[in-house]
Amino acid sequence: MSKSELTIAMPKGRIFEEAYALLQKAGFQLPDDLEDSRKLIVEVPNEKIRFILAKPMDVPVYVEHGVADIGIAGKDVLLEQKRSVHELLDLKISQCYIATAGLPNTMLNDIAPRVATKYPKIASDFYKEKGEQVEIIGLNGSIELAPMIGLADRIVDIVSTGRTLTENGLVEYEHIVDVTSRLIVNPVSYRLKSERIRDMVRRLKESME
Ligand SMILES: Nc1ncnc2c1ncn2[C@@H]1O[C@H](COP(=O)(O)OP(=O)(O)OP(=O)(O)O)[C@@H](O)[C@H]1O
Ligand SMILES: O=P(O)(O)OC[C@H]1O[C@H](OP(=O)(O)OP(=O)(O)O)[C@H](O)[C@@H]1O
Repeated sequence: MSKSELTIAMPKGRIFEEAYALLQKAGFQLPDDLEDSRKLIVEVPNEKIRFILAKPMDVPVYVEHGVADIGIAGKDVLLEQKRSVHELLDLKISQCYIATAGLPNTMLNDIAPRVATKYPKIASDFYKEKGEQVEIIGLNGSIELAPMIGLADRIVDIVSTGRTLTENGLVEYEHIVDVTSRLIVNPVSYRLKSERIRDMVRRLKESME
């Protein structure tokens, strides 16, 4: 029987290069020049693979709806969205963590504590767990600006090298959760294309050892 085509939702941006290299290392014959392209759908006929290139936050959406069989997404995105997808493998790439941070030697404001973040669910879960009532202010990027300019007492954001915090005079307060990229799958695809998907997981695991 000929193998079925697999549609893979890949995150554009910083994860892409590492994830793509991991697939190549696992033995998939993929073109080297993909990065220079502006194409959003890339067919690789010899491997029967079709890549769709999506915003990182949107990858689980494509997989949940089954228009992509599998996808690669940061754990941060998966925690924030709670989509109906299965996590198959920790790819251990794009390592970072989510933390709270703010100006040094400061506390949450007593009367109207505010927290800026692009992870409103993760942030509100964290403060709820601590029993602190805070107002969450949603931002889309440059989160570190918020405490510097008086918009919020704390941020909940990704830290990797810590450079963005340091260069903006901020300090980390609480470590919330470690983040790496994960291989996710649509549950129906996993049933219908189990052989192909299991084979991919096995090859990825072997190449990571
Ligand atoms: N500084 C970092 N170092 C390592 N991994 C990171 C870092 N920031 C984010 N990540 C991981 O990479 C994923 C994608 O981040 P990226 O910055 O490419 O996309 P984004 O935050 O959605 O930005 P944009 O809106 O510009 O596309 C995140 O979901 C997270 O898992
Ligand atoms: O600890 P570091 O190595 O400095 O990395 C952390 C920074 O990286 C991410 O920002 P990104 O570059 O994605 O920019 P944006 O969120 O402001 O768009 C994250 O939101 C932090 O700002």
